[in-house]
Amino acid sequence: MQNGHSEPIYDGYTAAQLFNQGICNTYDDVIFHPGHINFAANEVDLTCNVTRNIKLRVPIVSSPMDTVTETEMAITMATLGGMGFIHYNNTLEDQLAMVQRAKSHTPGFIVTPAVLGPQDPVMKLFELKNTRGFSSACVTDTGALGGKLLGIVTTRDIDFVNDRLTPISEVMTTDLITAPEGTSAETAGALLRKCKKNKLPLVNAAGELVALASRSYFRDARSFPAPGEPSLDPNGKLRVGAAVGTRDSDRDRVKALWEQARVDAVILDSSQGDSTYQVQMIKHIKAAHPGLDVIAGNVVTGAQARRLIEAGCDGLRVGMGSGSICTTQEVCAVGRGQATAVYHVARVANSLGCPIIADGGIQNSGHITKAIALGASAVMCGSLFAGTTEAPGEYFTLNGVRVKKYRGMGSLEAMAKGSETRYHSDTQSLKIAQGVSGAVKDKGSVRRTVPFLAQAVKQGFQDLGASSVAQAREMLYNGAMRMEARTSAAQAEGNVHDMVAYEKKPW
Ligand SMILES: NC(=O)C1=CN([C@@H]2O[C@H](COP(=O)(O)OP(=O)(O)OC[C@H]3O[C@@H](n4cnc5c(N)ncnc54)[C@H](O)[C@@H]3O)[C@@H](O)[C@H]2O)C=CC1
Ligand SMILES: O=c1[nH]c(=O)c2[nH+]cn([C@@H]3O[C@H](COP(=O)(O)O)[C@@H](O)[C@H]3O)c2[nH]1
Ligand SMILES: [K+]
Repeated sequence: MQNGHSEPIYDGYTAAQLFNQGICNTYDDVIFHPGHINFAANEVDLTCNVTRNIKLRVPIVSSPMDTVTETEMAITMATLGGMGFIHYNNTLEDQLAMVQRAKSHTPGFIVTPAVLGPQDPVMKLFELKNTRGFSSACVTDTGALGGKLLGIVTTRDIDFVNDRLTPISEVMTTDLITAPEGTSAETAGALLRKCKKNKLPLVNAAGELVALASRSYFRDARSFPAPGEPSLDPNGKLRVGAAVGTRDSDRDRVKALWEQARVDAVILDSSQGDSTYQVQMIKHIKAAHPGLDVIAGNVVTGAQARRLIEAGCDGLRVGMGSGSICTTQEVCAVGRGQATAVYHVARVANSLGCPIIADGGIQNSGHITKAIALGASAVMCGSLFAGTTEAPGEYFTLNGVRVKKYRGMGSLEAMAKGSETRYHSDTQSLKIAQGVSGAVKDKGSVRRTVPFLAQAVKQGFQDLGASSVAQAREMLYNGAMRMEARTSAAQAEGNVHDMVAYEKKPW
């Protein structure tokens, strides 16, 4: 860079200079210098490869945790152009069913319709209303999706029923308007508008309930930002990922997920991925199921990354102890500041053509911009998406605040559930927790969060002077991207200060 007197301007540091000073930094420690803007924020292209073979329009994925990603989160993330990874703190059958449900979903329909059986008492509908906010349910002979559709029951049908043990079959409506399987979401929306009903069940030739369109879904859609193009596989199905372990039994899991659900990618879920277990698992999967992408990790150093890339992984997850629920650094004395970890792992991985996912510690849009500007191809979020409508679990009230449970997968609570359902006889008797269990605030729907986050990241890229991830990458490695570490006073200055009262609303 030259000034008017053609003297070089030494302003700020390159990433290589900043991250090689014997100190590890995280996102808040680092601040970027603005670049030159010659494009609009909307023109920024965030498209990135989350693995060698999977491109995402929105480089944000949800974490494989049992309080973050099950069917509904996976479907919604893919619908928004990102992707969800379904956890494996469950049996093979449960996880497979979740991936299959997500894979067979058509955007625009209700993800988990409320379904009751004819013999269920009306009390069950009250329960559904209290726990999930549903005021109606489909009634099928099996009490589940896929059963023969018998009727619909709404709270209006039971308002004046005094005996809460009355079977649903006595009060449900059987005069139904339905649409055939395969009806598009657009047509279903138009039908709902025309017939003025609240629900439109889709049934197959055998009269079985296959999907449910809802007036409220289309009504709510108007209050959410446009979702944009979904993430689809080559067959037009939503992209879905899943986590697995590295035990022998996990080979059966991978086989089932690939052969019976065509899962798009598996994550080898571990706090310390640089192990012979992962190397062997990567080699096994790439040999047995060559079409399936494997994301290994977690890692925080270039040497760890290189070993797993040489074993054949298609993506890497970076972060050790950075998560909001993590206690690994405290308990095990290992880990790394997340900005430093992302920069160093990305440098090695990008030179070998392997994308990385910055996992853990993402608290806001600025952290996403920083992670991607430092070489990550996508970010993985747990806490940011826990407590949303799409996260598993019910809302409850804690000290007057509406919350949902959020817990680390290495917490005692999650491990207790995992060893029951995952490894039927876990021999490791002394369990050391590497995470905590607690609750987070109700955050509304990810249908709002994700589009706003993506827009904020585009704005950040515009300020950096990078109109695409590829351009940011070039600037990172040729030294044009300048940055500095912030003192704690500079960080305080960068936050809101000297206000008596204020409300921080990001959008
Ligand atoms: N990113 C992070 O900072 C952290 C994440 N976590 C999360 O907690 C969960 C549990 O993590 P980990 O305990 O690291 O899971 P893990 O399954 O990798 O490890 C559990 C134990 O099993 C051992 N092991 C794995 N495969 C084996 C095999 N084939 N034969 C014999 N022993 C084997 C491991 O060495 C380790 O001692 C994961 O969901 C992980 O993502 C936990 C701590 C930190
Ligand atoms: O040390 C840990 N103990 C745990 O029990 C645990 N559970 C999850 N993870 C990791 O944290 C990530 C989510 O982090 P955030 O909530 O900050 O998004 C996740 O994506 C994981 O990488 C854990 N780390
Ligand atoms: K932490």
